Amino acid sequence: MTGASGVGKGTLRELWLRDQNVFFSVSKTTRQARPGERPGLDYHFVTEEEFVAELAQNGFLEHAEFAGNRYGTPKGPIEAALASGQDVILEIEVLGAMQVRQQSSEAVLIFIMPPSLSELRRRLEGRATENQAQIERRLTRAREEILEAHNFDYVVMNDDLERAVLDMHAIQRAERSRSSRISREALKQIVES
Ligand SMILES: Nc1nc2c(ncn2[C@@H]2O[C@H](COP(=O)(O)OP(=O)(O)O)[C@@H](O)[C@H]2O)c(=O)[nH]1
Ligand SMILES: Nc1ncnc2c1ncn2[C@@H]1O[C@H](COP(=O)(O)OP(=O)(O)O)[C@@H](O)[C@H]1O
Repeated sequence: MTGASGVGKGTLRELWLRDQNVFFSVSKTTRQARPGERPGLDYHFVTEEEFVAELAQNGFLEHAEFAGNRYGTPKGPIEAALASGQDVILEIEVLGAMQVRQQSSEAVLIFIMPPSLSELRRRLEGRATENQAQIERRLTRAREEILEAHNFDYVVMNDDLERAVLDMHAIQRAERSRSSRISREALKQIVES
C-alpha cells in the first residue's frame, strides 16, 4: 500500500486487515514517535546509527528517506512470514514500492488516492500530528507521489472509507485467484481426485 501522507492508509489498513491472518510488516524509522504510537506495533523507532547499522548488514528489503526521516522494511520477518505461507502487507512510500517491484514479480502495488489535494490538506491538518511546515513538506511530496500512480497495479480512491475497504478486499480476492498462483502440483491433485 502506498499513498500520500494523510490519505488514510493506516485507517484503511486497520479496517481492511481486521480479522485477517496476514502479516503486517512493521517498519523501522528514525522519525520521532507520535503520541499514541505503539513501538513495535506501528513502527520500530530507531536512531540514525541503528538504522545505518541495519543497512550495512543488508537487513532491509527496501528503504527510503521521506520528509527528512528514514524508513526501511526489515527483511527477516518477511522471509519468515512468506515461508510460512502468509500474505505480507507493506505500507511504504513510492520509492520503496518501486524497489519491491524490482525484487518481486509477485508483489501487488496499490496506490491509495485522495479525492483532492485540498481534502488531503484537511486530513493532515485534522490529524494534527505534524506542524505546518511539516504538513507543507508532505503536501509537496504528495503532488510528486500522485503523479507516480500509473506505476502501480491498482488505484483505490479513499473518498468513502467503507467503499475503499471493499475495494481492498476485491483486489485481494482477485489477486488470490490469479492462475499463476496455482502450482502445477495443485492442478495435478485436482485431475487425480
Ligand atoms: N520506503 C518505505 N516507506 C515507508 C516505510 N514505512 C513507512 N513508510 C512511508 O513513509 C511515509 C511517512 O510515514 P509516516 O511518517 O508514518 O507518516 P504518515 O504516512 O503521514 O502516517 C509514508 O508514505 C509511509 O507509507 C518503509 O519501511 N519503507
Ligand atoms: N475516507 C476518509 N474520509 C475522511 N477522513 C479520512 C478518511 N480516511 C482517513 N481519514 C482521516 O484522515 C486522517 C489521516 O489518516 P491516516 O490513516 O493517519 O493517513 P496515513 O496513514 O495515510 O498518513 C485521519 O485523521 C483519518 O481519520
